[in-house]
Amino acid sequence: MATILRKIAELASNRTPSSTGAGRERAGSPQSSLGAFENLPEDVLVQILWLLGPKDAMRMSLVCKSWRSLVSDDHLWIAFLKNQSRNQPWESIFFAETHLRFGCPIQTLSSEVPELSFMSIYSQREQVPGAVIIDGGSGYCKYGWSKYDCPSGRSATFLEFGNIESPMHARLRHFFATIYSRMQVKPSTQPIVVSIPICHYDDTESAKASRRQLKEAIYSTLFEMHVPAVCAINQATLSLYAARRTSGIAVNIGFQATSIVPILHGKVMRKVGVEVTGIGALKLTGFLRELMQQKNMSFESLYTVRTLKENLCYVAADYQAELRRNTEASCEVLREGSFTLSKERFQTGEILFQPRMAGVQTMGLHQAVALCMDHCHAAELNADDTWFKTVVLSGGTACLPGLAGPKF
Ligand SMILES: Nc1ncnc2c1ncn2[C@@H]1O[C@H](COP(=O)(O)OP(=O)(O)OP(=O)(O)O)[C@@H](O)[C@H]1O
Repeated sequence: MATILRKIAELASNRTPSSTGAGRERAGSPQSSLGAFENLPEDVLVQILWLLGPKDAMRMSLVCKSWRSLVSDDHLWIAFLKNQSRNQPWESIFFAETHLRFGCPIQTLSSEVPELSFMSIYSQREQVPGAVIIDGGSGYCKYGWSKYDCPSGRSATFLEFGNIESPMHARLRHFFATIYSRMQVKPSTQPIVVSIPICHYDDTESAKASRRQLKEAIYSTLFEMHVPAVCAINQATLSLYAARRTSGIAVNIGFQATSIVPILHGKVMRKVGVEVTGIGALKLTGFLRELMQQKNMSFESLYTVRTLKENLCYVAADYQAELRRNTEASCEVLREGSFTLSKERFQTGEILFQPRMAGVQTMGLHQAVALCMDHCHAAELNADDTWFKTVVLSGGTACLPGLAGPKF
């Protein structure tokens, strides 16, 4: 500390008052009580705080109003935040904050430039090293901790909780309570991120209203359970954030269907158009089952087929060339023994691009993404016409080797 101060004092004494702003009345501190530091220029004082680091800066803010006002400088905390999350672009931190809501009294942060105190954002992030994440998928739900790469468990989706007549609120409560109990965590101790499946593609008022209703129901249920902070966000936007982007095209290969969602600055561009193809994970499993049945292979259940899909299947870069190669490979399934697949290994994933192979009349994934890009280009939403050239794949099926790039 002494060395830092000596260096700073040397720096300050070499500056001319006009160039430094020294003696300028500091915002919010008409009667400054910075003592001996009063003679130092403001930018030098902020530099000292920066060198001291966030913990000491926070302590300094407790000294008096003048120090508090100086320490609250947003630029200082933006710099600390950037330093805290070195691998994360600043705009993704910023957008993540605009989706957060805090418990009682309920506050919504504006989606415009929010009036955030970056000092409080920093301390909230410090206090909470991780969050509970619930991916409310349409097939089944996955839950876990943000600090781990994989989910820690699965459950049915909230629609399957309660009976068909149960009100949404009751189902949600039962659903969240079950997950908290399985994770052995008290709701009041952890913030939560909930992903909502993109199930309404249109931009009609009624679709917007039902999306809003679901979000409100999630917030009120969780706040009633005393969860301190909630971020409920659609799957597509969340997958883009997870890839540390705020603009791009999110391709979510879901359970029943695949959605291609253009997102600009964290907002789904429904007006540009969300493309949907009728091929999802379930179709791939069903198609592999058919291929296996055609080969007279016997298996116990769809679970066996899914296991083979997850362990042996891939996407070929050149389908025709792959047909000429020897692609035989085997996999052991617990209690059922060994299974060998050959062409089926890449024919299964090929239905994403040639849905007709599975008897489905829909666009191929590549055509749907190209169409979405054409719409983004035509919409001229941004001076920078490269935003939609980032394509992020999500959903379990996106793990198929070769889908994101060459397999070998
Ligand atoms: N490594 C893998 N290779 C291929 N498929 C996989 C792999 N891992 C998981 N899957 C498949 O992903 C599917 C589940 O996908 P996901 O968990 O994304 O669905 P979901 O979240 O319920 O769907 P939705 O996005 O519609 O809500 C299953 O059919 C599973 O077999």
